[in-house]
Amino acid sequence: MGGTGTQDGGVADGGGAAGYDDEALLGRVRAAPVLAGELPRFDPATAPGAPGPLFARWLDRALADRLPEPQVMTLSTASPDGTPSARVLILRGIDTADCAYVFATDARSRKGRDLAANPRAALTFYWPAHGRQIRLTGPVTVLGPRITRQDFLGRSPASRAAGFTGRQSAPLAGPEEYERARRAAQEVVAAEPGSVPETHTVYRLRAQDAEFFQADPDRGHLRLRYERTAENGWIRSQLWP
Ligand SMILES: Cc1cc2nc3c(=O)[nH]c(=O)nc-3n(C[C@H](O)[C@H](O)[C@H](O)COP(=O)(O)O)c2cc1C
Repeated sequence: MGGTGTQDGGVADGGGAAGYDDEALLGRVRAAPVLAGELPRFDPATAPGAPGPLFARWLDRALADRLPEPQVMTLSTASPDGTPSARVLILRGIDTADCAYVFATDARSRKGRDLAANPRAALTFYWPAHGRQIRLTGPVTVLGPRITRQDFLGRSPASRAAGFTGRQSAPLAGPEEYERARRAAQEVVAAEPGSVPETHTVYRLRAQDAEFFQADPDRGHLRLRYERTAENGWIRSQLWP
């Protein structure tokens, strides 16, 4: 049986015996606390008429309470045949007035290819210490070259070098191939600090639908949904948890 302990002693994860005691693991999963501790209050009756300001208020609170990595969100996309895929990304821009959210990636990546073929996506934020989940879905557009440059050149040299390293989501032959590409990328960034990879792409998701979930330790969870109307207003409704 591999992995009965909880400490890896500094050894990298990923190796080890093929067998794992699933029952023991599940026992520990079930014993792990969820929605523990004091959660903030949320009253849907006093929520704003549009979701952008509510998103800003919740994010503001997450930052004020120093929650870990509140800017990390899950982006879900779907390929033309409907195959879904999801991954976490960093929130790179906010448009509260229009309820739109910005992220950046390599257009050649799996998500980039999904979005080129099917420019609709979902963003999910989860802030466990607040028991809050926000789901946003809507069409995705590509922002222009000025914003793309600004987004890329505002990054650290290491992050810019990563943007020039290899081809995101393509198969990697091994560590030597990676090291070669990394050195070449570092040289590009040092020699041409103003250069931006051609495939660096900034996307904007404009929410059509936004849902705010406030967990309650006694399981009286609250769900407030906003749907954008054709006139650019919002219809609010509560959903059964
Ligand atoms: C905390 C965190 C933040 C990340 N932020 C980004 C990001 O902003 N842009 C990005 O392209 N990948 C980011 N990644 C990597 C993605 O999760 C993903 O592995 C990568 O974009 C390839 O996804 P794809 O093959 O589905 O296109 C991040 C990963 C982590 C763990």
